[in-house]
Amino acid sequence: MLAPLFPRTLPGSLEHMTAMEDALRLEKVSKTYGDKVRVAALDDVSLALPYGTFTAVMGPSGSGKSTLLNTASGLERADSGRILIGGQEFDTSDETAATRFRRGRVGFVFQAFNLLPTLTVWQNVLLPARIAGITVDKRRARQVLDRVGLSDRLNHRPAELSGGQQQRVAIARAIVTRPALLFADEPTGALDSARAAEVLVLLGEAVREYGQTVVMVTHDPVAAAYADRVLFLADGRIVDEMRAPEATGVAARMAAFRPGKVAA
Ligand SMILES: Nc1ncnc2c1ncn2[C@@H]1O[C@H](COP(=O)(O)OP(=O)(O)OP(=O)(O)O)[C@@H](O)[C@H]1O
Repeated sequence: MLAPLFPRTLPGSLEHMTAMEDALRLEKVSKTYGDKVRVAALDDVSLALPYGTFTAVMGPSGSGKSTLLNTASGLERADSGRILIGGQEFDTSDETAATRFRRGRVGFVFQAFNLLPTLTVWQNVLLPARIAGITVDKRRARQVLDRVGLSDRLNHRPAELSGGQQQRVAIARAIVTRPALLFADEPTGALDSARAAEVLVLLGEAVREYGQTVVMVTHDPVAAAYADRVLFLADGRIVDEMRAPEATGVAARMAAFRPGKVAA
């Protein structure tokens, strides 16, 4: 049985306590790559993201942003520390159990689009819901596809679309099932600024109207300004954060990471 997005439980009950948990919690998570030359991609990272929040993750290239997303979502195993989604720790050593745990709860918009080449746009968007046994509101699916500018491409296959269009299919696919937690790695990287703005508004609506929790890696200060909070990573650690961010402030903070600059 799938856990509902917003569990309706009696105050004080165990289920209610669980419902009050953060959407995502990392406790002292570390991840190192390599044998001879060891790189601490994540170094003792702790964070808590409440339900219904939109968080951007920024930092210089190689600072650990993608590793943070991959580890938090259980796509990669942490070396140490705990990861809790909706208050539940999940076992990343058991791939089948981890996939079952994520299904319906966690959505992804990653740089590799992972669209199925033999399926149409419409079928690709509805597939995760089918697999998870969730009934999709077809009207909403059409609305989302309309918002990402793909309503005239429903019967196209991925090979017949541009990179940016494929990215938008991946975004629509991640949003229609309304997972409680949505991980997005550079979701606007392949889009022009007008399309990028539409996608960011869509992500913002997912948070504010549907209570979804979004964690988005981005290099773009303008994109980060759509979030409620920006976390800044450097050398695998969270070194700073900004609430109610504005693009100019975010750009200035990022500039402080450049060699020769002293971090503020
Ligand atoms: N599979 C891997 N094997 C070895 N090292 C890796 C692997 N993945 C990442 N790393 C290293 O871990 C560090 C963090 O990488 P990560 O991809 O998380 O950074 P990032 O902040 O997302 O970078 P970018 O902005 O360039 O995408 C880097 O030093 C990278 O070289």
